[in-house]
Amino acid sequence: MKKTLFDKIWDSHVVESIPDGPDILYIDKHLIHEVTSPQAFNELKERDVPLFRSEQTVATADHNTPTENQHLPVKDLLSRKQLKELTQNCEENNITLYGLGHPYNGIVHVMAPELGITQPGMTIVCGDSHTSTHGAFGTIAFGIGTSQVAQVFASQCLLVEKPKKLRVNVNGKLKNGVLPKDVILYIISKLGTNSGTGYFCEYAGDVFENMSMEGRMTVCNMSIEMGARGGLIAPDDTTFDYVEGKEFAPKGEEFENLKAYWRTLKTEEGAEFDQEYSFDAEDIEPMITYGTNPGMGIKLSGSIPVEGTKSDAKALSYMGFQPGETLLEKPINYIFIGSCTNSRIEDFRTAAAYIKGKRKADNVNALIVPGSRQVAAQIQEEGLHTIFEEAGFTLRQPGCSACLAMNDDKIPAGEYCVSTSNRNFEGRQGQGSRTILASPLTAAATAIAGKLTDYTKILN
Ligand SMILES: CC(C)[C@H](C(=O)O)[C@@H](O)C(=O)O
Ligand code: SF4
Repeated sequence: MKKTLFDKIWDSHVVESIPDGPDILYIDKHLIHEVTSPQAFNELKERDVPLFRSEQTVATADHNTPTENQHLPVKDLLSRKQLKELTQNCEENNITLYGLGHPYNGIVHVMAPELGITQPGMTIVCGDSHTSTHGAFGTIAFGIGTSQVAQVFASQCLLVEKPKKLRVNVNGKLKNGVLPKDVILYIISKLGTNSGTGYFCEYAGDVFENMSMEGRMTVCNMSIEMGARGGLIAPDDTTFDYVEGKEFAPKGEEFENLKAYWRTLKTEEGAEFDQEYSFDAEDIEPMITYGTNPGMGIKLSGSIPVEGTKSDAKALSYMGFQPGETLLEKPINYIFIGSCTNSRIEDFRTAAAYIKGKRKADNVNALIVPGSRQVAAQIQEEGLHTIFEEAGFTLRQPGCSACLAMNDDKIPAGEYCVSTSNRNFEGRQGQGSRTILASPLTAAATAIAGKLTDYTKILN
């Protein structure tokens, strides 16, 4: 039988198959953060089981970290306790931790790829749903629950059913001003938030082939928002060029040998998928969401669907929108460019290119939060900070920040925030906050105009 990219990686990691049951899957890399690791460490302690392979585990602090004064002790007591616990657990178990203040610190799905920890062909897990991000490198990467975190600690393996296979093809040429974020918001708006349930999704077609690694990460990041366990893209020269030379990437001959193997990680012609969808790049426009799940998306210049279910009505009432309403020209007081979806250097370059020489509207609070210390350093190196500062944007230190408001970066109740993150659930960015998901370009243009605006008209 012809194999898909997913089959190839999966099959090469199966330690044992239980007849008519799950597989025991070997895990190459286990990433951990402060939120979902404490109970798993406790479980190890309670059961007196040692951590099996600490060198395959990497830790960072990201969710509870403040984005100001990171050199000072963390003010919030609960956050401080959580970060301390992570530090202690890592020390006791010999795990490398890139904690707050470390030059490699950052959101787990931003720092691991940029350090070369994420490599094609790997299996990667983390107690975090957006682990799907790493699939951009041609890996099987997915989020796991806390008891599974303990399982991986103890055995470097996971007992898991092989998911079904889904392929989403997008071919053609994207219009000017349409970004990877628009592509994935478009796909989810067409397929819905349950379309991926039970599947692992391969993204194929020239749109993804022509995308940068940053763009591919944005797309794979949101696979979970259509319900898929994860998403992945076949590795190619773009992938290899990105990985080469990264701190923990293999070097020299080892890299060349691996590269030859990575080149074989492609879906074979004629391999079968359980489900397949195809879209035309030309149909995709800049996208925004209008509701309280990432599938409730429309084109920026479009209008909110008139026909809807009860939950649509509830979502619209939460958002303060009407069926049939167009959101162009809607005044917006907050924008957030950050999160593991869109906080990589390319995202800030795109935003800065648009913002340069302009100033944010007076009504807008514009928050820029890099995904990692390395991205933050690069922003300085490239002088993007000056562009942001001159335009009146606030540039902070790295972390998850207003993506889920586990720190002080909250959007006030009732306020709209055009946000580059991945979830627009009720209260996600602070109690009563109203999130409109969009690309960094849409967020930047909104900040300048003080309202949602069709920036494609002024792009050259
Ligand atoms: C805190 C963590 C468990 C959670 C996740 O798994 O996704 C968070 O990262 C999120 O984005 O909601
Ligand atoms: S940035 Fe947001 S989505 Fe990503 S890991 Fe952090 S909280 Fe989750």
